Amino acid sequence: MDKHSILVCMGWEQLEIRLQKCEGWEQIEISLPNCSSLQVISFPVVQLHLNRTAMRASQKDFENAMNQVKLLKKDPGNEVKLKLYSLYKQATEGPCNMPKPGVFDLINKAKWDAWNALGSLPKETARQNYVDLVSSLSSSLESSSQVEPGTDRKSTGYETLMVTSEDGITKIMLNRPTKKNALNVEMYHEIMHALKAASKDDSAITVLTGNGDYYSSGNDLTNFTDIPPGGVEEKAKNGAVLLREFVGCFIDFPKPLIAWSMSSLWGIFRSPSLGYSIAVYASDRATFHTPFSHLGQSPEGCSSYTFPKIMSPAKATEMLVFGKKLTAGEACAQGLVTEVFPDSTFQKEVWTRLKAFAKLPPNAMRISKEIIRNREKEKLHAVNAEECSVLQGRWLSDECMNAVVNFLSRKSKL
Ligand SMILES: CCCCCCCCCC/C=C/CC(=O)SCCNC(=O)CCNC(=O)[C@H](O)C(C)(C)COP(=O)(O)OP(=O)(O)OC[C@H]1O[C@@H](n2cnc3c(N)ncnc32)[C@H](O)[C@@H]1OP(=O)(O)O
Repeated sequence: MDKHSILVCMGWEQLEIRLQKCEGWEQIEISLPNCSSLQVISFPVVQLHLNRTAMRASQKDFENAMNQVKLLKKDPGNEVKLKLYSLYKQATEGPCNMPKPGVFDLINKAKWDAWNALGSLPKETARQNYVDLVSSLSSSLESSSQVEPGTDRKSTGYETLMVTSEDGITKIMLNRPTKKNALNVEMYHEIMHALKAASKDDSAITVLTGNGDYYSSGNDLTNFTDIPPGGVEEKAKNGAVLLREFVGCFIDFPKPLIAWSMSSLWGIFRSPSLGYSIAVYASDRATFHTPFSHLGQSPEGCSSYTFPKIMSPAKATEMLVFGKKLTAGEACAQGLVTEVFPDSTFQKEVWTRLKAFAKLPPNAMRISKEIIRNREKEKLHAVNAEECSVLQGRWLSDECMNAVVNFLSRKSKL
C-alpha cells in the first residue's frame, strides 16, 4: 500500500491530508490542527483527482475575486482589508520585499506587518486563500443584504447596534461595549439606517443609548488609519461627506428623540444626541466630554451653534474649546440634560416616563416637534456643512495626526 502526505492550506487553516491507495480507491485521512482525532474518508480515485484540482485557484479565479472585492457593498473592516492586502501582495510578488516603514507611518506599517507575517507562504496558496476569503466575504455580505431595506431590522440585522421596538418605543443601542461604543464607519452607516427605519416605523418615540459602561467614546480613532489609494486627502474628504450625512439624519429626524445616558458620552455622538434630542435623561454618574482641541479637531454635530444657544457662550467655550468635562448635574444645570436620576433608580424612572410619552398621539408629537425645530433646520444644515468643511482641514493637520498616533500608540488617554 502506497502512502504519502501533503499539506493543504484552506482559508487560514492548514490541513494535513494523507493518501493511501486501496484497490481503485484512495483513502484520505484529514488531520485538523485543533483536533486530536483523524477523520477517514474514502473516495473513488477519479473524484479525488477532481477535488484536488478544484483546490487550486486559477489566475482567472484570482482576477474574478479581485473584481468581486471592488463590488462589495459593505466595508469588511480594517482587519479583513489587511488580510486581503497581504494575500494579494504575497500572491503577486511573493514574500514581503519592502523596507519596514517608520513607527509613525501607521497605515503602511500595518500593511507591512500583515504582509511580512505571511513569511514564505507559496504564491499559489496565497492566491487560493485570497479567493477563499473573498468568496466567504461575498456570501456573508450577501446574506446580510437579504434583509429588506426599510423593514424592521431587529438586533441581529446590525453588526454594531441593537435595535428593538416595544410599547411604541424604538430603542437604538450602540453595541460595541468592548470598544466603549466608539463609532467606526460601519456604525455611522448603521445608525443612519436605524434612524431612517425608526422614522418610518409605527413607534411613537425613539430612544438612543449605549450598551456597557460608556454610552459612547465618540469617533473611533482607528477610522483615521484606514487610508484609501487616494491618500489622506481623499480620506478626509470622504470623512466630511459621511459626517455631514450622519449629522443631517439627526437634524431631519421627525419623531421625538430621547437620549438616555447612564454613562460617559464623548465627542461625535454627544453633539447630535444632545443638540437635537427633545429630552436627555442622565444617570447621576454620567459625564459629557468634547475633547476637540485635545485631538487637534474642531466642533461638530452643530455644537458650535446649538451649545452656545443652549448653555451660555462662555460655558460652551469651556466645553468646546477647552474640552471641559461636565458631570450630569452640571450638564443639567446648563440645560444640556433634561433631568438627572440616581443611578440605582435610573432605568425604572426613565422607562416609566418613556412609556407614558409613547402613549401620546404620535402625529401631534411629530407636528409639535416640527414646529419647534423647523425654522432652525436650514440654519442647522448650513452650520453642519461649515463644521464638516473645517474638520476636513483639521484631519489633515499635524495636531490631529499626532493626537491620533498618541492615542493609538497608547501614549495618551483623554
Ligand atoms: C479622516 C477620518 C474620517 C473618519 C470618518 C468620520 C469621522 C467623523 C469624526 C467626527 C469627530 C468626532 C470628534 C470626537 O468624537 S472626539 C472624541 C474621540 N474620542 C476619544 O478621544 C476617546 C478615546 N478613548 C479614551 O480616551 C479611552 O478609551 C476612554 C474612553 C477614556 C476609556 O478608557 P478605559 O481605560 O476605560 O478603556 P480603554 O482605553 O482600555 O478602552 C477599551 C478599548 O476601547 C478602545 N477605544 C476606546 N475609545 C476608542 C475610540 N474613541 N477610538 C478607538 N478605540 C477606542 C481602546 O482602544 C481599547 O481597545 P483595546 O481593548 O483593543 O486596546
